[in-house]
Amino acid sequence: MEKEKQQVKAVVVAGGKGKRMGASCHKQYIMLHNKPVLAHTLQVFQDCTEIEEIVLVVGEGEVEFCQKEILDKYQLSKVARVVEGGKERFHSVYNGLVAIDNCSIVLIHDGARPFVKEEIILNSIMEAQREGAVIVGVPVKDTIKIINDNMEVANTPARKTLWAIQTPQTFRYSLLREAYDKNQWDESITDDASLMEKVGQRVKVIMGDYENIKLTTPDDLLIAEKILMKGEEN
Ligand SMILES: Nc1ccn([C@@H]2O[C@H](COP(=O)(O)OP(=O)(O)OP(=O)(O)O)[C@@H](O)[C@H]2O)c(=O)n1
Ligand SMILES: C[C@](O)(CO)[C@H](O)COP(=O)(O)O
Repeated sequence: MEKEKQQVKAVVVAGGKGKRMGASCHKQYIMLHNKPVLAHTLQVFQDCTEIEEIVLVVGEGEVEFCQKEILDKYQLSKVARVVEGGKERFHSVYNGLVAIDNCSIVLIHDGARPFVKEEIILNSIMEAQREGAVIVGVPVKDTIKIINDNMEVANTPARKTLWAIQTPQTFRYSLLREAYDKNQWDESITDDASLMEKVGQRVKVIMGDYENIKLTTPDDLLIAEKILMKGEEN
């Protein structure tokens, strides 16, 4: 018997202010090769056949602007709803989650990560169907130290246990919604997996991609240019 096709939706969060980038506009609207960062990000999800629908979360008062300047202009027809975010990332994710009517698997992705590859999205969906909660990451290359308030080394965790975590973070919708509904949000929750960990849910990590960077500070824009140029040469 043919396996029933699971409904897979994505929440792309782009409701941040990009303070560390310090640009004249929010970083998700910076132009990279004549196209806003957010349009690059959404295009990957638009092109992925497994993604049925996208909910886009934007900053306060940005819904109309995004509809016109991003969705209409770049024909991103899979974006079914655009909602406003909140003060912290987890508020924005929650607003996106409640805007989804029904689905089995949901991917949460940062609008500021435009270089996510389709292969990573597909692997995440496959693993989330099996495991329930799956995040992508890469092994850290540097030695990481825990530093105290006096800028002295407190300790050095074993590098082989340390991974830099990215998005997408992919979950059975019911599990993630349950975790968010428990309302255990505080400033330690910098990603969706932390919330799942807090409510005792096992989270699986799979290999991400070193190019799937989050545009955070101005030096990331130089790296972004290089990645785009490499893509054009291939
Ligand atoms: N209240 C917030 C904060 C962040 N984000 C989104 O979450 C992603 C990752 O957050 P981050 O890189 O920290 O973005 P900003 O909050 O915009 O950056 P900064 O902390 O430098 O202000 C980004 O796509 C950002 O737009 C969001 O939707 N709502
Ligand atoms: C979700 C995330 O992108 C995973 O690396 C990251 O935790 C977001 O953190 P930030 O504090 O919003 O930069």
